[in-house]
Amino acid sequence: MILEAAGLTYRYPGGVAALSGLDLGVERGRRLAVLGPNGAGKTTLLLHLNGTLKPSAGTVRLGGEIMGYSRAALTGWRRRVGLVLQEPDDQLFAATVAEDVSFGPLNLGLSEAETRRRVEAALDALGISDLAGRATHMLSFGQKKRVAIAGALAMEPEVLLLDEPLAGLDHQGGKRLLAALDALARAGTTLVFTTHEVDLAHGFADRVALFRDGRVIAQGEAAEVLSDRECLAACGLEMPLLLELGVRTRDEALALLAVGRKVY
Ligand SMILES: Nc1ncnc2c1ncn2[C@@H]1O[C@H](COP(=O)(O)OP(=O)(O)OP(=O)(O)O)[C@@H](O)[C@H]1O
Repeated sequence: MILEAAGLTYRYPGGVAALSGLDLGVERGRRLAVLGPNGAGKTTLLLHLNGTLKPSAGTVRLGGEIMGYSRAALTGWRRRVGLVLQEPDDQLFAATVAEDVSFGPLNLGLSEAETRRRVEAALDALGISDLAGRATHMLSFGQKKRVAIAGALAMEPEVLLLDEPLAGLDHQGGKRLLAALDALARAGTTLVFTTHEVDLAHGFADRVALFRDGRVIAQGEAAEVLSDRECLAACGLEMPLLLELGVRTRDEALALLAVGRKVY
């Protein structure tokens, strides 16, 4: 496992118990969808997976090692695990796109030449090289979203965490972003993303962790978890359309066979 949470428990100050003894793991190079209804604790989990929040109980392991929360440990952790928030405005703060994407590498103490190389590669991966000189606050939502991802990518993380990556994007924008994420995954980056859309989990993830009330109630291969109608219903979710059609076709074929057996 590249990233693993065990017994993760967290209560917001003065608030609800957002995570309650949560166990979850992702293997290197895989795409894990953290799937669940609003308020299930998905964002809170991501904030623990890169050390932004410290659990009141439980541990996070990265590459098998239990992570600490000293300044040095957090710097190393965030270098290896990038986080892209749902709202790009929460993440972008420099005047121009190139400056924003440069921030992480420069902060790591990398040379200007290496920073430039990384910024160019990250912008290219997201298909936004033409935006390099643009003012960040003048961009559209979809452009900002891709700049925020490029910023995380410029750190060359082993794991990229994305909170609701398609939220707010139109159909074309979503397709373009998924193509870029697909290329990243093929190049070896481990992806963990939150969503409440079963069809996205089915179409893009190879593993799914099903979330409810701060707990993982099922995790495994995407097709397996997403055909478990009862577990999905417990989270207020339905089977993905394509799986539903497959199950119906199978059930109808079985019904026809049963009728056939009676006839003969
Ligand atoms: N800053 C906060 N202070 C207090 N409570 C919070 C805070 N952030 C989240 N919560 C609560 O923690 C629980 C889990 O929230 P979280 O945002 O992790 O859920 P989520 O699954 O990401 O939801 P969504 O799909 O709506 O984004 C919710 O009950 C929420 O109200």
